[in-house]
Amino acid sequence: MPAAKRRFLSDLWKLTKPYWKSEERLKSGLLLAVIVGMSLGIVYLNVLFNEWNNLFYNSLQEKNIDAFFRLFGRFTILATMFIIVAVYQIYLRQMLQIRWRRWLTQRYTERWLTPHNAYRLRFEGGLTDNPDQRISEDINGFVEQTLSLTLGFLESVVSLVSFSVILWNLSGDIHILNLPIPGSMLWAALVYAGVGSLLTHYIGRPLIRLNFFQQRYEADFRFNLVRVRENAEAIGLYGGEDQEGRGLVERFSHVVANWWGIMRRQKRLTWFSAGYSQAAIIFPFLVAAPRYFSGAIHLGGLMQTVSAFGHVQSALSWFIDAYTRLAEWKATVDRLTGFEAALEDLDTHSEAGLTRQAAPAGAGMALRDVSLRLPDGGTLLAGASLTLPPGERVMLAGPSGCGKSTLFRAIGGLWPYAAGELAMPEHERTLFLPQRPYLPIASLAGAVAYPDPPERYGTDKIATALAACGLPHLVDRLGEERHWSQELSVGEQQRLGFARAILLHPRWLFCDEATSALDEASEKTLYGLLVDRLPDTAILSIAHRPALAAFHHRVARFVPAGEGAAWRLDESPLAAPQPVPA
Ligand SMILES: Nc1ncnc2c1ncn2[C@@H]1O[C@H](COP(=O)(O)OP(=O)(O)OP(=O)(O)O)[C@@H](O)[C@H]1O
Repeated sequence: MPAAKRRFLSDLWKLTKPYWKSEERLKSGLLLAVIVGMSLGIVYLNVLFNEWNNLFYNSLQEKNIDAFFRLFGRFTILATMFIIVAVYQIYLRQMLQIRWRRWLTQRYTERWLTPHNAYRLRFEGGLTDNPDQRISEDINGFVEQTLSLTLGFLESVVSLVSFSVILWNLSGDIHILNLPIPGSMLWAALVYAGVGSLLTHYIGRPLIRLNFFQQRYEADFRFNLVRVRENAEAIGLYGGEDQEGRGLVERFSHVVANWWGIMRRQKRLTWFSAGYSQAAIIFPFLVAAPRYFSGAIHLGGLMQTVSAFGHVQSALSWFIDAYTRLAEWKATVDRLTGFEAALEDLDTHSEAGLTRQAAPAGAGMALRDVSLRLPDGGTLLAGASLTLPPGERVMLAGPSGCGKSTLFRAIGGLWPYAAGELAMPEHERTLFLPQRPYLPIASLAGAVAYPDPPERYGTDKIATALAACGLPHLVDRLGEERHWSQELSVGEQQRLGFARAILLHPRWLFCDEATSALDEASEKTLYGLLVDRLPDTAILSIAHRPALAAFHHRVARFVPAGEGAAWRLDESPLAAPQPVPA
């Protein structure tokens, strides 16, 4: 077996195995067994229909009205059975499909949302673009294609064997160079479908790559549409619509160009496959006609032969009919395997970020000999150490782009390109307040309490926190569900972030320019509130305005380093512990 095929089968097995070994295996196994039984039942019914053909057309030829009506009755019974089996076979298959899809979706969503994976996946390279598409479309496609292709394969094989036997028995000998060759109809069907399969394979092969790229271009285009929707305000204010429009047209041109490739290839394939299936209607009559006209078989035998030929040919042509879907299936398996590999890689990544340790009780947070790198290998920061005892407040200062936020990412476990130690007290709440706090599309109460459920605090506490942070006008809207990050001003969002901090009362608070959009007076009020309401909370604040130093005990600065790294951390205690300004 060629290496590519072996790899495909092993990828397929790797994606399929977990479900069939899961806790759902018994119920779904039973369901699959019933579906397989029904597929075999359909083939059996087709065999009975085929025999019926012989008797029915003979009754017509012989003008035997009794036999005609008896066979009419038999047809009714067979057709009823066929309809029932066909309906339930599809119904149960769809039931199995949604069970399998639900399980896989849950598994991949959980792995994607394993702490920090969703962020770190961006460093994993090309195969992990658009995880949303992997989780929604590809899992669905994979389950649907795997079930329909494997069951179709089973049906085709069983049908091929059954009707080959029938065709063999119905065929007479043909003579080639005076040698009698038995099973002429079977050989004719095999040669006809075999040649067809090979030609289809040859013509349709490029569709695999084309379909893979089509899905990628469609997803890129959709993603950029969503970005424009999310940033409509900024785009409108810059007057960037033209620029965005050009970008979208450019992305859509990839969709169109690739689609033309698919169309051209599909056209070639359809030229062939449409001609091929038309020829298949008349071909068996041509092959069987000599025996009919010579009287070797009756009309019933001719019709049964033609019908059996049709079944053998369609079973053999299964590969032809399924060609495009096989190509799509392989593309889906490739994409999911890439996603799976990237997630696995994250689990075993050598770039594990800071080494985390539990700090001894009462010792506080400590960074030891920390260095930060960029994905391209350049060193941002080297040899940094910093302690943050419980309840102490330290300001982190430094020029733009020196790596302050990256240090926060490393502390939060997001940044993989970091080395050194981080000691943190265990089981104590940590909260990060970025410049724009993340606001879920939820009730305002839910947005304030995020990531906790609002019920944990109750409306009164949430309202008090909001009012204290200068948002009393929002208190009446706590139950409203809105896209809050599009509605509130950036300053209001920052105030909401402080309300969240007061509500969640973390022991460790990391503020990354959390008051950058506020005027100095409001900034002072909010910091004063933090110090007042959270006196036992240790705070590490990234801030540019020197006035904020007054709310901290120490300042740690990013200062230019010597060779090898861009920056180092320099601690400068403030002259005296700062009194909190009134
Ligand atoms: N995902 C990323 N991939 C590559 N480089 C990155 C990534 N994130 C940050 N950087 C780079 O790391 C450097 C430090 O960025 P960082 O956001 O930590 O700066 P900062 O000190 O917080 O700046 P500012 O004060 O402007 O917020 C910058 O040069 C930035 O371009």
